[in-house]
Amino acid sequence: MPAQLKFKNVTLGYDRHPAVHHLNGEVAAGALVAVIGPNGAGKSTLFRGLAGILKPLSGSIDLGGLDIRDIAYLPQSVDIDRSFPISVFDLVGTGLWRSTGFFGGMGKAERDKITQALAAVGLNGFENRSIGTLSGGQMQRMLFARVLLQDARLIVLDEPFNAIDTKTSADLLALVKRWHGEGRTVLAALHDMELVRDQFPETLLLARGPVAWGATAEVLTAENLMVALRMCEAFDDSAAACADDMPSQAA
Ligand SMILES: Nc1ncnc2c1ncn2[C@@H]1O[C@H](COP(=O)(O)OP(=O)(O)OP(=O)(O)O)[C@@H](O)[C@H]1O
Repeated sequence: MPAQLKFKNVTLGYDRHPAVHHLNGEVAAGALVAVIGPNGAGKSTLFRGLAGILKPLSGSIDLGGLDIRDIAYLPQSVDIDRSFPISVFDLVGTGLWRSTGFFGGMGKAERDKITQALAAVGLNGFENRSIGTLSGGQMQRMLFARVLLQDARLIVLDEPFNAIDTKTSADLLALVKRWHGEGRTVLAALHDMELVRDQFPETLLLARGPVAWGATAEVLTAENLMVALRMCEAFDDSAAACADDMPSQAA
């Protein structure tokens, strides 16, 4: 399989403080990859880089010719502003912006697609509910419905099964497997090692930098996990980017 993504010595961070250092590697088109690591390892930061929300401090991410609209990004649920006054129907409908444009009209065909996506995640009847009234699991189902509509080649899921019940996890995992079966490239940040072992063929273990990347069984060793934990504990959050990474200050 050709590469869908190439990380070229990429460093990502905030206010010039790196959070993910010097990542090199490729993700094949159609791969299903778990991104794991301790809290603060840089998983969300990496995904924000993939989604184009965060520009690399240095290095680059080659999206294999994908347009940013070919990427569906599901943020961590804590990053969603639940007080935003929008209905479930309208929020899921934003998944169609790729085809309709921001100000595109919403005809019957589009409305039907939204209804079908809501049905696919078990949210019939929730159309007019304000997103602020949803439970954690319903919220996650809604966000998956939006990803469904985006019809993206690359799907990036940040802790998609966090704090949701077993039934919801199973339903949403079935969607992830469907996307994988359709040949889409899927990356998911996960904390559940059993789930990763059982369902994800490939894993990137991150601890501010890559610790191991490859077949899940080879990455998920006690030794690698210990190294990742130590690397995260030892990391200095106030460190500046490496001198080599900084843009030249010379005029
Ligand atoms: N908006 C931000 N501004 C400044 N620093 C940030 C910001 N977001 C994350 N960080 C820092 O970047 C580092 C990596 O955080 P990140 O959220 O990417 O880790 P993570 O692996 O997703 O963690 P978790 O598993 O806890 O969600 C952390 O030290 C974090 O405090």
